[in-house]
Amino acid sequence: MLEILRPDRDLEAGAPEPASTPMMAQFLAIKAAHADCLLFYRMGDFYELFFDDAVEASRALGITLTKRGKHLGADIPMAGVPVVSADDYLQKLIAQGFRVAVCEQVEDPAEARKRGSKSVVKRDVVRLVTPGTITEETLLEPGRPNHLMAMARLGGADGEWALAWSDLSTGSFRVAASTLEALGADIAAVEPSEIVVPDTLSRDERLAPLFARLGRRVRFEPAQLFDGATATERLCRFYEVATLEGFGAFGRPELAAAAALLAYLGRTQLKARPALARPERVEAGSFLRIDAATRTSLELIRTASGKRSGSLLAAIDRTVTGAGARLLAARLAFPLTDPADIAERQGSVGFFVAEAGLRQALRETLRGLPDLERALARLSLDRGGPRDLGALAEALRRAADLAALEAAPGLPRELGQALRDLAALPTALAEWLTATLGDALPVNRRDGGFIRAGALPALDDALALRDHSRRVVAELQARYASETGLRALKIRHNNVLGYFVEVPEAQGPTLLAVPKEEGRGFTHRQTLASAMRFSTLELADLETRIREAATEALRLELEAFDALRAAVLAQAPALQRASAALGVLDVSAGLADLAVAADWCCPVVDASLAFRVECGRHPVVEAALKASAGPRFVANDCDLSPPAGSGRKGGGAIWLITGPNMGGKSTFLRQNALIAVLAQIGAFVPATSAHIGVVDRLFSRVGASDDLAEGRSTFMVEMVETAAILNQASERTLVVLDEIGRGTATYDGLSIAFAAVEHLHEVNRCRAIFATHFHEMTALAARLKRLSNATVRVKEWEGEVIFLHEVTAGVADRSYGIQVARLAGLPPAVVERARQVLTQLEKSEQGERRTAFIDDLPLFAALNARPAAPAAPPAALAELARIDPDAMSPREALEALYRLKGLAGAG
Ligand SMILES: Nc1ncnc2c1ncn2[C@@H]1O[C@H](COP(=O)(O)OP(=O)(O)OP(=O)(O)O)[C@@H](O)[C@H]1O
Repeated sequence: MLEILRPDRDLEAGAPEPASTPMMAQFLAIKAAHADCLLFYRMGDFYELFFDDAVEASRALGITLTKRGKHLGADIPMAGVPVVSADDYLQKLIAQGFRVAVCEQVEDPAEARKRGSKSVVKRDVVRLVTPGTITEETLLEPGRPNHLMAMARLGGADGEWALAWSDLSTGSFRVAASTLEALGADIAAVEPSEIVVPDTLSRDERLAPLFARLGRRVRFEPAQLFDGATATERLCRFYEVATLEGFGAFGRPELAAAAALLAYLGRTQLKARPALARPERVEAGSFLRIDAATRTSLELIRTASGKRSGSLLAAIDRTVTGAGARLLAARLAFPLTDPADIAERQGSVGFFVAEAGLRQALRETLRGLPDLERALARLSLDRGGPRDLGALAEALRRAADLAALEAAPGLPRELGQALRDLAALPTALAEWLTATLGDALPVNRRDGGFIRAGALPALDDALALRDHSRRVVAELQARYASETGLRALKIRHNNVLGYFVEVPEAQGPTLLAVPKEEGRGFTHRQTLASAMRFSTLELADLETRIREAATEALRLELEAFDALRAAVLAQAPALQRASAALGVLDVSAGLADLAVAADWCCPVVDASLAFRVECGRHPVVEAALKASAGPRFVANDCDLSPPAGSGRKGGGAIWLITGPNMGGKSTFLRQNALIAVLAQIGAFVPATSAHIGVVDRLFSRVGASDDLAEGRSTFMVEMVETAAILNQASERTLVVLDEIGRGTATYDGLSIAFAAVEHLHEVNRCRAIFATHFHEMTALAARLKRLSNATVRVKEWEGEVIFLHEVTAGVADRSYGIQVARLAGLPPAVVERARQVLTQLEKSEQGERRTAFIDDLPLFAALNARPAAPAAPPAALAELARIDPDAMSPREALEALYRLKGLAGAG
């Protein structure tokens, strides 16, 4: 079946031994230059893969592996994907970590034919498709940025670090200095799809865990790409400027990272030059630092299992455009720390909360707005088609409608600026695009037919000529039929013969008999089983005219496309600003919509160390309970502000939470961390009121995790993470910790938890919530001034435990672990045995003996419904060992038995 579908390839490859053909020689040469990629080798309507590439691709894509000819005496494995559905296959390959080199025919096959029948069409790799450099709509998620990152280090092992990252699909470009310690958190914030690293760092032991976590996303490249000495010059060349002075102040490592990113883009995009915005510097300290473990624990962008649904982002995303969704994700990745910047964003959200009518009208206009930013990026890489121009035209039209909102009274600064950016869009470009483009647009410009009738007179003429000639062909059929008297005569067309006359075989002689004079007559071309085919001079003439007209029409359309594209690219900065403005409007209106619908409040965010939340809720759990018509979410207060009167020197408060399993401790911990994040992205928060002194770093360790891939046990991971917190948390940091020390022996765990809380209180002096099952720790409240005990309430009713999910001051009396275990379906015998053990433990008077007893419990004792018989006392055993039964008389044996009985009784 596949063979039939591939006429072009068959025509070209015809020879039985591809290895001996110029085509195979061409393939091998191109493949040798791209050994680390799968080579998509264009042959007609297919991309073909050969040799090992074919084997790998057939396995990865589930496509048929065939054979084609021989190379060095062995069969050549081959697999292919149709060009029309190549994007789907590319997506699957990229997702599996492959890189693909796309090799196209770069000349018309007719040109090649002119060089001789055996000559091969020129081909070249036009681009490398890698995870960080894709721009196709079909390969990208609309609401998710797709970042390519470069990491640079200057000055040897203890040198300075920097990161540069870009979303090629939108043209954004940022750089930041980093440190060895912060690399993990900084990379986690950006979530790059691909990170380019100098190969000299591949053996750096300190980076091994990071590289292991990033896995296939890491791409080692030769060190010269990251050369600091030539970085400025390379950046200047890319941006066509004489100096970088106007770009802001960058450190040398930042320049090296930025230049490396451009160099890598040059390698993968080859001739195309992406429309990258100028690099923007991310200032150290201007963002809330959140390390990778905290991001995972809080499920900010995706859940622990990797899904978007169930994450904080999914819960707060009410944007209606791709640019809006991406901006929201970007803001969530980098919450701010400057209260003034935060207040600015709050102002925008607040405006739309108050202006319900305006908000709804704006969201209606934005809904379904084409993705201006991504269309622009594709056009700049010369990967765009007529639909991208159409998308721009529509986006420009709608943006002009929105710009009218500029007149709304009381606009906050951020929104005012966004609307001014929309108003500044070039209307002439919009008009030109609208007037030139047709209504139904093809994806590929080579398909033609995208220019509106009447827009281009020369094109109209060429099309009229083509259509007229087609009509003449139809008329010709009627004339030939009547002149020859053959009513079955038909004029048909195929790619080999062009236009031809076809009659049933029996009627062929009639046509052959027509005299060939004055350009008339029928020339025999082909005899099939049931038909004969002929050409005529008139048909050949018409064929030429139609082909020339069609070629001319396409040439004119492509010329018009290039002119429109050039006009669009000339306006790239204004279009990028407009797209960013649309994102700001969408995000602000979306967050306002959420705040109104979910009853959220605008938090006070300032430079204090306060952390006071009234009636706070967990945005994701609350939404989930609502969606499943479950019980109402119970709101809870939290106050970690320094005690009144202690001033800024006092340090933040610590809440130590004890309480039953399933009582809602983890939910409470997380919800407060999430409220801090939401407050600092400038959103409203799920509470009735909140006062947050900006947080500089956020640490959340909630829920166990292990890192077996890096060879670290659960406890080891927990200790590494605890160490990071105790070493890094400042007075401004917020820490939420769940059950530190649970992964080891009771005493060790308890001691570590004690010491960690003391350190947080005395040294870090940060705001913290610490949940624990070690009730012994509640005694700390007597010694540590800013530490208070809180607990989650439960009610017992007819032996059942009811979780109230209320957080109140005080100490839990019990953990209700056994009740929870029963609810979870532990076998009744095990639950019963556990109760007995617990009763025994609770009877024990001394705390020391209590825990010692826990440690001494035999592992499987709980599995026996009945207690085992007590062991025989040692004296009886010793006596038994002395007895030699073979040397005893029956009487001695009986006496021994009485003796043993006596010893056992005495024991
Ligand atoms: N404030 C609340 N209002 C309503 N339901 C809640 C609330 N907090 C928690 N829940 C529900 O209780 C469940 C258990 O909560 P959570 O996991 O926070 O308990 P936990 O005390 O941390 O338990 P464990 O000690 O076993 O980890 C949640 O999945 C949620 O459905």
